Amino acid sequence: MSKSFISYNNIHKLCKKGASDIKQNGPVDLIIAIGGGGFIPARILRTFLKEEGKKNIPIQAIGLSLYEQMTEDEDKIGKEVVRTQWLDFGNLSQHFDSLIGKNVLIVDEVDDTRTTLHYAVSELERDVLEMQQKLGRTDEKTTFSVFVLHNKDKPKKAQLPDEMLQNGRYIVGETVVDKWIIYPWDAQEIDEHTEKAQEQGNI
Ligand SMILES: O=P(O)(O)OC[C@H]1O[C@H](OP(=O)(O)OP(=O)(O)O)[C@H](O)[C@@H]1O
Repeated sequence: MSKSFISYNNIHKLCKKGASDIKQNGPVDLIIAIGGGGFIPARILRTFLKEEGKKNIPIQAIGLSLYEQMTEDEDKIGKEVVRTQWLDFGNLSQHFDSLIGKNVLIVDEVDDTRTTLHYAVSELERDVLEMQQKLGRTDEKTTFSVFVLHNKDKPKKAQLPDEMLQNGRYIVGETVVDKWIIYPWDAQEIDEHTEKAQEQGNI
């Protein structure tokens, strides 16, 4: 599979473009970065989403990793999402006792088979519902949006809620063909990497 090299500049610009779309849905209360690939885009996005005179938007991290797993059909290898880290409101508890009633933005670098995003959204929605029922706050609306730098144009193995897709709450920096994307944080030689990205017009 051919490789597509992405530069830090390219990522910064995709975040800037994404942020203007994200803002159409109102102010974001909390960013949830899916690690590791979502960390750097989440931090850049925060720069563009910050509202004047307001505090920085908090970023929480969740750790999700895809592991290969044999399925019942032994010829096929499925992928299982493993949760390595989850939300911790800790010192934020004064403002964030939970996600209830918040406008939450989930960030990852790439939507490949959509397995990871599906897992993140459905688990977070389940957490919120459980908490709402526990606290008797079922009348408050929590909104989840998703931002990815790249969406690979390919058949997906899992879905996102229709409501999210139809209401402009799935936001993509760029939709790309199904190529192997090489992000700059994986580069051993960043100058060479950036040159290759420039040659491909990914600047
Ligand atoms: O759409 P999907 O098929 O689910 O693939 C996308 C996910 O795969 C990568 O994660 P990975 O588990 O490789 O970990 P990393 O983010 O730590 O590199 C990437 O960061 C996304 O989270």
